[in-house]
Amino acid sequence: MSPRVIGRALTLARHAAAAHIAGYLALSVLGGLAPLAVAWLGKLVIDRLAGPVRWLDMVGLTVALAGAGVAAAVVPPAVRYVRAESDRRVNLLAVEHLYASVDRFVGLRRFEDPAFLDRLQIARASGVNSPGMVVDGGLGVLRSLLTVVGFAGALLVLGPGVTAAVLLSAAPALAAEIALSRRRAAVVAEVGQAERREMFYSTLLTSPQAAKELRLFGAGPYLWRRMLAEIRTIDGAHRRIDRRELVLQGGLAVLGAAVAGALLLWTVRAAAAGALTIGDVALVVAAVGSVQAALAGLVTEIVAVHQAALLFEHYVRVVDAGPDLPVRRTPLPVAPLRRGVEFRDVWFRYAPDQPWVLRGVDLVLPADGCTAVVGLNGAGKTTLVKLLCRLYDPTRGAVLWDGVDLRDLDPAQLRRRIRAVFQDAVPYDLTARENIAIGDLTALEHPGRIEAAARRAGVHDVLDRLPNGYDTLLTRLFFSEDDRADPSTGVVLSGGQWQRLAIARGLLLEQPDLLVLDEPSSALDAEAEHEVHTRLREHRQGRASLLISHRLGVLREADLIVVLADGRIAERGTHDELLARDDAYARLFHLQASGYRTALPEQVA
Ligand SMILES: Nc1ncnc2c1ncn2[C@@H]1O[C@H](COP(=O)(O)OP(=O)(O)OP(=O)(O)O)[C@@H](O)[C@H]1O
Repeated sequence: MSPRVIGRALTLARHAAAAHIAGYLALSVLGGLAPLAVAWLGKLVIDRLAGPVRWLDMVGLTVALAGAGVAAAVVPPAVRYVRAESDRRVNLLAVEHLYASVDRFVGLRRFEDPAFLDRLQIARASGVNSPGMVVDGGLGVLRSLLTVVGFAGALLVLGPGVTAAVLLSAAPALAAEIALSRRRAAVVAEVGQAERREMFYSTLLTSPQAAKELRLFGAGPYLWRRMLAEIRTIDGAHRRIDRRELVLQGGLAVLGAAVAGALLLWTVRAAAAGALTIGDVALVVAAVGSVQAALAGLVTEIVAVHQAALLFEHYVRVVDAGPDLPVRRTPLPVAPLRRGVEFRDVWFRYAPDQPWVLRGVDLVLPADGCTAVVGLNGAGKTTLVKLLCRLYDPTRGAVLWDGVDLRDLDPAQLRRRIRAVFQDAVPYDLTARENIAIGDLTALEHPGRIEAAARRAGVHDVLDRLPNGYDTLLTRLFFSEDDRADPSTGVVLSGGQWQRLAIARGLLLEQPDLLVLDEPSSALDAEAEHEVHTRLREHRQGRASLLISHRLGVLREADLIVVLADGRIAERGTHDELLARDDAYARLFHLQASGYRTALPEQVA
């Protein structure tokens, strides 16, 4: 249990809910001392009853006893409230820090690293609750300590032997808790992976995206059986610890009760012999129960703090991860593109143990021209785009923006000058307006800009006809507050409509310096594709654009076409030049063209 991690958790908690935690602390002190006050006042009342009763004294004592009783009754619900409120505040701040940190990652590498994703998932699921758990556990320890120390102190009045005997009576419970809590912590760590896999299966089995394929291919049972296997593994681990707990706690409870019983007998005998008062007997009885419970609670709380610290360590490591790509302390501002973007002898692989994806690519995307990249699946086209947007850095070589290495530039400014439509653009479960505005959120204030982008992508009419127009939620997963009156207004778009929406998102910025279109029209019908490409051509005029498509027909008007093969540029030239070379491009083009030529008469027939 690292004190540094616990310190971080407490600092975060203090920033989020200082006043609530102070109140929580005060109530914990009160809660820790209340049982002692009740027991002590009870002893005094009983002792007074045994002798000549002095009424004024008795009234004072009973009022104090009633007050302590009220405090003891009021403290637990008050603690629950303050604890819940401080937990909520701390959790909110922890979530804010986590997501702000994740958002600061410049590149993609961490999102594709299973070890980091695992840590991120733990941080997100449990780490954000840890500071609250550390506070709860810490104050729980304080409460228990006050109870134990308070009773030990009070019992000293009766002699050190009684104090030692009461503490000893709690020893079996204490030993049991220590043994069990170690085992419990080990079980939490042991089943963590299985729990995450189970979560994955359960999400997949109920996701609308997977529902179609799972039904059609009948793959559901295969997956839910694997999910059940994970649950069985988790249950098995918990069952083992539960059984151990049953045996250990059962046995030790008997032992603890026997020790307590022996102590009680001794106290009663001492009282009968006149060595102790009846009040002393009552105090010992109360002390045995309270000290046993407090010592067991003490161990539980220490273990809870330990576990919370372990989970919070994952959170801290995500939040402290720093930039995933090196960013200069004072990055250079990104000027408008004048000459072009250059790939200079770019080599790239996703990891040192993986094969090279790009092997010495030299390519210039001129500031006022359209460059098209062609290549078979896996040739490295999208990887080129990722390097261009600085989602990764080249392993060797450099990408230069008007001669300046992208690594020297401000990544946020760079991205404001680039717009891209990806083949795997994300369909957000948001309104149509928000889905487009993701491309430039300032457009939310300017509905005209969103509509203009939708018109350019040829999707305005579709969106305009939706039940709530641009404000229609594009999901059936849930409904928005505005749709409460009619939760059925959410709609599901077709694949091509989504793609047009993604194109609108990419075209929202009217003057990007560089427009990247990575398979932007693969889901469109032929007519729509032609229409979209005509509009895109207009939009690209006079600025740099990079076009990637497997449909070579849409690339033929590019100023330069390059063929990527085995991570190298195998051919480059205009459409006519490449056809004249009669090599890979010409072969691919004729293959596609012949497909259309032979397919058409058959279709007509
Ligand atoms: N995140 C990644 N981690 C490891 N390897 C990757 C990753 N992304 C892509 N690759 C690999 O890099 C190679 C190039 O992939 P890339 O997506 O750039 O190809 P592409 O030319 O765009 O293919 P397609 O035409 O199928 O879209 C492929 O072999 C792929 O398996």
